Amino acid sequence: MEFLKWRAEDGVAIVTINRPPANALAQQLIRELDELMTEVEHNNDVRVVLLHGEGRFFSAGADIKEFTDVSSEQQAVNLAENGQAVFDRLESFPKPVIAAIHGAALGGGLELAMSCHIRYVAEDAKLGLPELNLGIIPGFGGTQRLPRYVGLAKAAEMIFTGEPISGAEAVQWGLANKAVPQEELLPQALELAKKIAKKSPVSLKAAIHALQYSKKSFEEGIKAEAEQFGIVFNSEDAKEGIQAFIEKRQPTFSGK
Ligand SMILES: C/C=C/C(=O)SCCNC(=O)CCNC(=O)[C@H](O)C(C)(C)COP(=O)(O)OP(=O)(O)OC[C@H]1O[C@@H](n2cnc3c(N)ncnc32)[C@H](O)[C@@H]1OP(=O)(O)O
Repeated sequence: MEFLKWRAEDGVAIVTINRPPANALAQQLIRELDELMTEVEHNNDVRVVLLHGEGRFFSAGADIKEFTDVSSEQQAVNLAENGQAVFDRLESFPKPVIAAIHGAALGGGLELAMSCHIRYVAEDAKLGLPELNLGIIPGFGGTQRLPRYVGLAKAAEMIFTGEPISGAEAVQWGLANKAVPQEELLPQALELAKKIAKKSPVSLKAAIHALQYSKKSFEEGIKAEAEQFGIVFNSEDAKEGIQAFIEKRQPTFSGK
């Protein structure tokens, strides 16, 4: 992999986007993200993924320079659908994915961050969908995910104007979980990731599966929740968790 690297620390895969100068999401980088997910999904040492950007930004979005190679409507549809498929996979990835956002998450960069389960941001980061400044629209799920976080009116304003909001504002609007000074971003996001990594991978996977139904009907969602509850209840980790509570000790979850 050229633009993504990762290392494991206490059950956390720390994934770094490294494509200077702006971590623009070249199509190759999006393919690498798909490959990385396959690698990390099958690695039992990894329980949580933490995604962050090297350099000045998390990511400034799709690579605008690559757009000059897109010469037909169908090619543009394909470009959008490829990105959407990889980001959909990330959103339903069976291990929690946390984005740590500094500098800027713009366009596809924000669409990537919105596909993660949790977002920690630097207070002064810029988060926005500036595609209309380029005469295009968001294409990696932004028109659908942004309103789910901030509501339709704020999403319309952000998309129509192309103007970003700060990390602090993103928390107020429900787009990000927590805003911190930039120097505290990675340590705090890593602390959160390590805390989550202590939970049972079986129950994390089931919780992620059930949460996906928030996009569907309540009836479908609670049915899925009950099914997942059954699967998890039958796991060794559930026995360990319940026994540990009774014995007044910390559980150790094996992932079985
Ligand atoms: C389906 C998805 C669609 C999309 O995602 S469309 C893309 C949406 N994103 C954007 O429109 C953001 C565009 N970039 C910017 O607005 C600015 O940049 C920043 C706010 C990120 C940073 O501004 P500043 O600090 O003034 O730096 P700088 O000189 O503009 O950029 C540094 C270098 O980064 C390159 N760059 C920035 N964003 C992109 C990009 N999205 N695609 C390709 N290159 C990008 C520039 O060109 C430049 O490069 P050089 O130093 O060689 O001139």
